[in-house]
Amino acid sequence: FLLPATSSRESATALMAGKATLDTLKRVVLTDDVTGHSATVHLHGGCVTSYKAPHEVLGIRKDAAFTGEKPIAGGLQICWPQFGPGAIQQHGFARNLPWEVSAQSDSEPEVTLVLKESAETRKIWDQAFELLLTVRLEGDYLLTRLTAKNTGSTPWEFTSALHSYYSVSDVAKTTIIGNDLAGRTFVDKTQNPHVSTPLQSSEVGVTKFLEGVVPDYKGPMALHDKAGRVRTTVEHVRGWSDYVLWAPVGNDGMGYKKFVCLESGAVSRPVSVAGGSEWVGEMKISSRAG
Ligand SMILES: O=P(O)(O)OC[C@H]1O[C@H](O)[C@H](O)[C@@H](O)[C@@H]1O
Repeated sequence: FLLPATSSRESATALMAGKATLDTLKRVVLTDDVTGHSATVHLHGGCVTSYKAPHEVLGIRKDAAFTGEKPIAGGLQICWPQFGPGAIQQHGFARNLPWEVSAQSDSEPEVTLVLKESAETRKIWDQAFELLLTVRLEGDYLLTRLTAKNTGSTPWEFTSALHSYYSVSDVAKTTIIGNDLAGRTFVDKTQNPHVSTPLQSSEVGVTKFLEGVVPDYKGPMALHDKAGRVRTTVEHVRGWSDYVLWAPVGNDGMGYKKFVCLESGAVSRPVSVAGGSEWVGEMKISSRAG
């Protein structure tokens, strides 16, 4: 779980200022002096690569690269406008392009990044759009808001996920919990063709390669890292309709023992956005000892 080090001067300045700071490695650090929480958002892919509450909540894959040549494999990765597999590149282009800072508060630990249509995106997906990501430290949680704006006049469709990697001490001793998850449909994507089955329990263990979707379920869902004694809760506030579960158990190259993906998704059916309108997906994460 390596993150390029921020210089101590920059992080000290950010901490003292208690606000967003854009550093030389093209990332924004948010800090909250009251809670001691902080978050890092890389402009490459608009990826939230760290949320310290104050323990690190997010996971970074062992094979992640911070070179800008490929998507950062970890944190809250933005899959848009296609979760996939599908017509364009796996998980879409948003996670692999440089975003810009659109708005930054002087007094609040909040930042908004934007990705705008360009000749490059038009080549892949010929649509008019603006994608905004707001990240905010708010009390005991981290809030993210993804806004997909149709800046043209004809409707388009997308699928999306916040491909969220959460750090765990030991995947084998981690469970995924949803209050009323038992009986809900789970689309098991490890089977070919995919198999839809009702979940037997509200607590799902991660004992083997896991890949699937719980469609039309708002949660909240929690990850219970029993070895680390941490419980991380993900709540869908608006927009996100599904949860995607992914844990590549056995893949040492990715460092599978140390993360579980519990992804906020709009993947089970395409979302349609009319010309001039927008879709908003909001989710929040909290993490505490437990
Ligand atoms: O390695 P990536 O392209 O980031 O994808 C990692 C994984 O993401 C998901 O959650 C998909 O369901 C998987 O099929 C995919 O293998």
